[in-house]
Amino acid sequence: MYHIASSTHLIMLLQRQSRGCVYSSVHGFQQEEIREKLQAFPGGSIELLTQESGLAVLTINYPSRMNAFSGSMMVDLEERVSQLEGWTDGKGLIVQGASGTFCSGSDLNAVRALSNPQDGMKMCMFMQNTLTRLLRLPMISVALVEGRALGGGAELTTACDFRLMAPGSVIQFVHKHMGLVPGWGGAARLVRIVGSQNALKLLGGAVKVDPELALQIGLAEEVLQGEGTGTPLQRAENWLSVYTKGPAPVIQAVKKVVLSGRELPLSEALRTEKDVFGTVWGGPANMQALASKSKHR
Ligand SMILES: CCC(=O)SCCNC(=O)CCNC(=O)[C@H](O)C(C)(C)COP(=O)(O)OP(=O)(O)OC[C@H]1O[C@@H](n2cnc3c(N)ncnc32)[C@H](O)[C@@H]1OP(=O)(O)O
Repeated sequence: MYHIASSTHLIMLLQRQSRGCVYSSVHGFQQEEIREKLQAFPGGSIELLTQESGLAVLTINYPSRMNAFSGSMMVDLEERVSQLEGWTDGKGLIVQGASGTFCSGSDLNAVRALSNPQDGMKMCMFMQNTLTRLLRLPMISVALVEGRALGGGAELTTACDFRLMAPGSVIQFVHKHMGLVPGWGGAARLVRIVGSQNALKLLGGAVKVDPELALQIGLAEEVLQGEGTGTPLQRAENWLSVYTKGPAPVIQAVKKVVLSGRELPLSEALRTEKDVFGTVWGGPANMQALASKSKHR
């Protein structure tokens, strides 16, 4: 009996680790327990639209609360990330908010009800696992920021490879004003994106980051200018299409080598790069390019 329980436990642990989770039962994290707690705070939804082109759009949808994250939306997000992990044709992902604003963080009604430290830690581990898996998806991801990305919403933007901002939009880590620090992994990721000096300023000052400042410190890649050239979503799709053009296995390999370079010590990243290289070397796209004697003038 002990054997069965421990081997099942080990398999679950390995599955969770291979999905890129940070926390498992060895850290006192029981996924089912926290899922049940979160489901008790319903409202809103997370919508996923996958397209034949290999592009997906994930929409945070709770407009009456400025797209704040209810408990059930946190569970929804985890499920959508699982779907994306299994999407073999995926190349690109855009994360956006419904109705012209990104996300106002966690739903303060749920936060008030889950305000004891134990529940707060469980929610934090759940969201860190989900957002870590989001960032590690084998596709290139972009947060399309319109309106406001506040608190947990600002943290969510850092779980994408790139951020594109609409004119007039704001990213603000308001945690200090709430007597908090980021807990969804947003601080650790922010330091890697803008460096520790800038991260300290943004968190310490709860600075309102407009597109100009975001470009200056490297938080945003581009401001989506150009009225009359389509919706912000269409403009984000155009921007992303430059990087997702080509066969899915090649784009996914690109993401994997960059991800391992970003996250792993050099010797491990080099070994991963060798393994990923092996998946594309002699593959259909490689053979086709060799046969067509392509030149890169
Ligand atoms: C992980 C840590 C965290 O994320 S802590 C949460 C951090 N976020 C916040 O504190 C956001 C608080 N909200 C605000 O500052 C404002 O509502 C913002 C987003 C600036 C919008 O202002 P304004 O355009 O004037 O609209 P409003 O205040 O009337 O809001 C419309 C309705 O949405 C609601 N709302 C907004 N944010 C949240 C939230 N995070 N949780 C729960 N509800 C939220 C407002 O309460 C308001 O609802 P109602 O119309 O009064 O019923």
